[in-house]
Amino acid sequence: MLPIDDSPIVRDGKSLILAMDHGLEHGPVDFEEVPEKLDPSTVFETATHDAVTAMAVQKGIAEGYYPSYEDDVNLLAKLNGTSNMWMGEPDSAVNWSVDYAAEVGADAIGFTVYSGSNHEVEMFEEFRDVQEKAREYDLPVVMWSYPRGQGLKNDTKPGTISYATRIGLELGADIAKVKYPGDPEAMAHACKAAGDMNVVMSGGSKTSDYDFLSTVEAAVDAGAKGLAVGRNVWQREDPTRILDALEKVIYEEESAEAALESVSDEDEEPTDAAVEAAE
Ligand SMILES: O=P(O)(O)OC[C@H]1O[C@](O)(COP(=O)(O)O)[C@@H](O)[C@@H]1O
Repeated sequence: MLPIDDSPIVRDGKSLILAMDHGLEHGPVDFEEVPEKLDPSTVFETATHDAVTAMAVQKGIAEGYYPSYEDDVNLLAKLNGTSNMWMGEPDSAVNWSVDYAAEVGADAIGFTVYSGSNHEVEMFEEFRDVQEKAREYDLPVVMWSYPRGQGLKNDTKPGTISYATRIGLELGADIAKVKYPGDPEAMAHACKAAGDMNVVMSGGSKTSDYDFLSTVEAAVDAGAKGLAVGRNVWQREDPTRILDALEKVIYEEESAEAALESVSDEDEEPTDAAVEAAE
């Protein structure tokens, strides 16, 4: 692992990675309620928020849109990815190289590893090539560490998530992105299993402001060094507002409740989430 605290994708020891590779991984269905977000520029605009330390995208989006944002956004080049139409055992095509990502202006590399899949061996070997090439460019590597496959019935079990963070450390990732294992003790163990490597929590499907922020708060309290999130930010009507709150929870270690209060408009009717938080 590299000493990444000085990397542009880390702020005060933590990261907030805004992911927008869903058009490939899930398809346009993720944009049904926010059709304007089909235009990647709208999400790049969101990523100019100070809280966001990098934006994770696939090659075509990086080539087409990053040049307009390179002064304001750090690029995390997500090298592999597969569509939702793939019905086989979990696997992910390598869609661009580290060399090309560096040419496009990448500040970091992202790579999914499905440990436990029947394709684990090939994925580990692909990760080896990517990680060693990234070292030549001094680019930190973020592993989307997702144990998944026919032999794994529950991919968010505490032991599975601790194994996922440990695999990141063992294989030379600089940051491992994992699903929240359901409770703070399990997250704390997963962070411990990662040694000195940073662990960030994966966002997941959109939930209420309070549920989302309190899970982030619990993960950070447990030792997570931030968040890699997509839908819970850009599927919201006002992504800036949730980023303002995330900035407080992640970097200032405020509670979800305090962060929500500080971003609420005094003239506004209290939202369901604010009422929920106050209860
Ligand atoms: O494989 P899954 O669990 O469907 O989710 C994949 C998506 O989740 C992410 O890892 C994070 O995005 P979300 O916060 O929207 O879950 C994306 O990079 C990716 O497209």
